[in-house]
This record gives sequence, C-alpha cells and structure tokens, in this order.
Amino acid sequence: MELIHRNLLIGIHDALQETFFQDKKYADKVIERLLKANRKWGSQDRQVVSEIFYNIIRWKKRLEYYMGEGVKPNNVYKLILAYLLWSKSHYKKFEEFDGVKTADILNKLKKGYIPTKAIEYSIPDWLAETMEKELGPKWEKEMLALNEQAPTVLRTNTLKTSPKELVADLQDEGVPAFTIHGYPDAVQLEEKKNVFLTSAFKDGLFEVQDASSQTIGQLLDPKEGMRVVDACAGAGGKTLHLAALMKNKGQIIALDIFEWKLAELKRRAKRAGAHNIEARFISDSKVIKRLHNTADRLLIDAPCSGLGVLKRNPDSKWKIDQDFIDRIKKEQEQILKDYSKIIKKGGQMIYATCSILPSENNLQVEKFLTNNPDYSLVKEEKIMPSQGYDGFYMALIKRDN
Ligand SMILES: C[S@@+](CC[C@H](N)C(=O)[O-])C[C@H]1O[C@@H](n2cnc3c(N)ncnc32)[C@H](O)[C@@H]1O
Repeated sequence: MELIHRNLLIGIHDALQETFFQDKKYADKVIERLLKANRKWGSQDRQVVSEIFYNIIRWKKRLEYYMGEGVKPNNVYKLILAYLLWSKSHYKKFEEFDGVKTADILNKLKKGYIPTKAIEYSIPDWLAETMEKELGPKWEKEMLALNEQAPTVLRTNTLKTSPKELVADLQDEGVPAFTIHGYPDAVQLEEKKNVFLTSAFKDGLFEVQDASSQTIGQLLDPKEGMRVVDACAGAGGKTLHLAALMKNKGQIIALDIFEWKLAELKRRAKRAGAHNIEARFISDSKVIKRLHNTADRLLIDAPCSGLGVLKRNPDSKWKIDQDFIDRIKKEQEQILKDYSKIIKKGGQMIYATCSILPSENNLQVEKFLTNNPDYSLVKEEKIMPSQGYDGFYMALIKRDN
C-alpha cells in the first residue's frame, strides 16, 4: 500500500473528519460520496483510499494510543500518519504532516507495549467489557475476526440466472468470482471491485448480501404460493431472497417503520423482477393487528447492535454505546411479543439479528418461549465472525397453537 498523491490524502482526511465528527454520517455513505465526487481517480487509487479510510476507522483507538492523544477535528492528519507508520505503508512527506513528531510515534511502535485489550482490539472500553461478559474467553477470537476486512459476497438472483452463469457473466466483465460450498446462491469476489457498475448488476442478476445473511432465507424455507410477512424488511435485502426462493409465487408483505427504506426496497424489487412483494409502511399498531394469524412464514430481522457486522461497518463501534444496546434489546423484546402473533397456528417464524451478543439473541428467544408456551424452538444457528463471514443469529420457531 502506498500513499503518494496529495489529493488522495486530502480526500481520506476529509472523509475521516466527516465520519468521526459529524452526526449521522456513516462510513459507507461518506466514502461512496467521496469516490463519486472524484471520478478521475483510477481503480487503484480508489482501492488505496477506501482501504486506508476503513483501516483507520477500524484501528482508531489503537492509533490514538500511538499518537499519544485522542483524535480531534484538527489532528486527523496525525492519525493518518500514525496509521501509515504502523502499517509500514510507503508515503510522501506531505506538508500536512509537518509538525508531527514522528519519533514519538515510532518509539511507541518500537516498544510494542499495548496497555489494554480495548486498545489492542481498538474498541471502546465499555464494549470490551460487554464482549467479555457476554461471550467469555472466546470474545478475543471474535474481536480479532471483526477487525478483518469482509469479503464481498453476492446473492445470485435465481429469478434471472444461476450462480454458475453469474460467475461466467462477471468474468466477462473483468470481475473474477467463485461459488461457495454450502451456500447455494452465493458468489464471492476474488478481490474488491465496484460491482454496482457491472451490467450484471444493472440487469438485476445479483444483490450484494453476505453469505451468513443468505442462510436466513434458506432456514425460513418459504414455499411457492405461501403468504409470508417480512416484518423488519428495511431496504429488502432478505425480502428479495424470499421472493426468489418462492419463485415469485405467493405473497410477501414487507413491513418497516421507515417509508424511505421501503421505497428503496421497491426500486430493488423492480430491478430484480420480483413481483410478489407488497411494501406496507407501519404507520400505527393497526397495521400489525390486521395481519394477526395470517402468515405461513414470518421473518423478524430485528433491529440490533450490529456487532456481528463490524467487519463491514467498523464505524458503528464508535457510534453506539451500552445505552443504545439496552434500548434496542427492549425493542427486540416488544417486536417479538407483538409480531409473533402474525403467524398462523402451525406456521413458522425466524427471529434473526446481526449481533453476536447472547442477550440480543438466544436469551431473547428463551424469554419469549418462556412467556409464550404456544411457540417452540425448531432450530437455532449462531454464526460467529471467526467462521469467515458476518456474525448472525437465527432461531426458527414454530407456532403450535
Ligand atoms: C436489521 S434491519 C433489517 C434489514 C433488512 N431485513 C435487510 O435484509 O436488508 C432492521 C430493520 O427494522 C426496522 N425496524 C425498527 N423498528 C421496527 C419496528 N418496530 N417494526 C418494524 N420494523 C422496525 C428498521 O428500520 C430496519 O430497517
């Protein structure tokens, strides 16, 4: 990795400043805008910018230790320099680095001493405590995996093509990829590429969806002709998968409390050629009540801490806190209680999160099953980040009465 163009350095600096210090600025959107605004940057430049940008977000706390102070809006260049020194990247001595005492940083690097686990894994102190409390000794292995870069995985849109054909089409467009054993619809890129520019994407042949996330649709196993409710559909990542598994037959009702997410879902459904989805905005509790006892299958892809997907969204560890997790757990409990009534007797539902904390996952399900004896657990899967893809939890639950 080398950083030898000043305009790339300035781009990284501005994007980091925005992500760290402006409210509600998410790394994926910030970098997308930066790259869009600089169309003349070549593919290698783009790769350098996004890799350095994401790595600095990932390793912020550890880099702050090396630089001897917390990052502030006016010392982001020092943070970048600490990263370049730590990662032994080749860089030019840009004027933006003037005045930074490199010797102090290099001394700390040479000593190799790291005072705390939170600094070692570059996470807030509260998060190190929570991870250890909830996961026990294996938390470090998971944290190590969460600091890796996520591979890019696509879900083949089987309404239009097969994984093998998709691999061939992508190859023709200069995007080498391969199928993944055990994940029937998944295709993984050999290296990072902007797949949104391909004709295969524009033709709706795939969606970007992590391999772990794809197992949720498989586990719910909706059949052609069924009535399915996706209660927390968001922009429809899993809804589209359900539509493909149902071969466009039957009905999917996609719900969310944000209308703008459902608007995006409709756009994606059109591109995918998924015709059996009806998006319904949850404007009040009546929307849910009207659906009671109507669904053969229900998906509750609940709002969560997102701690299973830090490989992909490393900035979220700096944006959330324990209060947020405690609030979201109460919401999960309420959602499970209210929405589980949507399934018919004999029907099945999945409660899923992209968290790895038992308190958001199996403990929520245990509490739900204790309070609702008419429901029983069929199967549970805990996918951990150390297994290679995103961390996810899913419980398949049956309504018996
Ligand atoms: C984990 S995300 C869903 C991701 C989506 N299923 C996908 O595959 O792309 C959780 C979603 O739940 C929605 N949500 C939050 N509270 C909700 C509620 N009370 N009822 C329904 N949806 C809710 C959020 O807006 C968010 O889109």
